[in-house]
Amino acid sequence: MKYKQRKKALILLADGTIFYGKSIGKEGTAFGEVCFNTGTTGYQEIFTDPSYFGQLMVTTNAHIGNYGTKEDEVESDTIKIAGLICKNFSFEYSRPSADMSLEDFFEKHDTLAIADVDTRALVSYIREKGAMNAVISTEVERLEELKAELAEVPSMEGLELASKVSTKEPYFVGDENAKYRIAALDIGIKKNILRNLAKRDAYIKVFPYNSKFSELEAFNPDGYFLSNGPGDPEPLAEAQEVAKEIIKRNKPLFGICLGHQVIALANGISTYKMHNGHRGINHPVKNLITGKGEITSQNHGFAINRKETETHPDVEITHLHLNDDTVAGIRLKNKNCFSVQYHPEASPGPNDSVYLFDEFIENLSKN
Ligand SMILES: NC(=O)CC[C@H](N)C(=O)O
Repeated sequence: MKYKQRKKALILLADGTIFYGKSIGKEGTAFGEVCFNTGTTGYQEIFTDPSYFGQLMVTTNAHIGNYGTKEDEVESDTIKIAGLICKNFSFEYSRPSADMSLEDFFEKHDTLAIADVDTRALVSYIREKGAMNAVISTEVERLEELKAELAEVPSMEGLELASKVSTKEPYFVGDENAKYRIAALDIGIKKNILRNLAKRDAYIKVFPYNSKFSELEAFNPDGYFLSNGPGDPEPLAEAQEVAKEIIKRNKPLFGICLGHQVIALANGISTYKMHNGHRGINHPVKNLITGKGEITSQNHGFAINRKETETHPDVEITHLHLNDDTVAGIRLKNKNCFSVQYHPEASPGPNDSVYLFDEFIENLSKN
């Protein structure tokens, strides 16, 4: 531990409720929507997942940091969560292959983290009241100002965040001479999705969030991919337009999470903000085509409207979330397009659903 004096810190929720803890190092203030992840492992992948941009993450696992961090276990190049709220923060780590402590990792990425919080009480509270904005701060004496500043933070509903995390310039992943070419729209893409595509003999060109279909098409791809990402899918008009153009031409298309929501919106199915999202690594999903169950990695706060999906003439539900019967996957009838609300690439999480990458690769041959 570098900081002998860990500062008192608070978590102020939008409804005025306050929880207390202590900073782990960096002092200051961070705003965001408070959400919780129930994963017992995989904190580094979670903290660097661009889908979490703008969110204050409460980890329900009692210990965070005990296996340190490792350079190649990131899902993007920086920490993307707005701040961390946890119970026991481990300043020591015991994994021989780790190259940094979590304390140093937060310092390197200049992100606020507070520990010694009664996370069980906090999560019970959010579960009951629903997701809401919050501020975490070591400036505990500025309570009234923090309240006023928090009131100005925009709600996650209606918020476009993909532009904040997307690449500015296109880039390539994989072997140029690979069998398949894939055009991927980066609305917050995780590295492990790219790894999963590249290792299936694909060469991928990754495009900024606001690219036009014609730009993606110019790469002459065998298929298209719409990534995961942060924020509300509804304002992502450009991405929805790209999806419509791909679907119109019946080109192979695969969407994950935010990409799945964009595909639904492109088909006229609405999305809604959930009371609390699904964030963890043990969410049960049923594949309605095979009848098999999958334990999945999930991270979303919005979902697509189930009734509109069921009654849509061109869309079929392929996967259901077994905890609450929300739509977990769809495919378009008579089109080469499917998508899932969860994370088949895992990182972190079980690999039950990686078969979806194989199915997409098979679809590329049907181009
Ligand atoms: N993982 C994701 O792509 C998340 C999608 C979207 N931001 C949501 O919260 O529902």
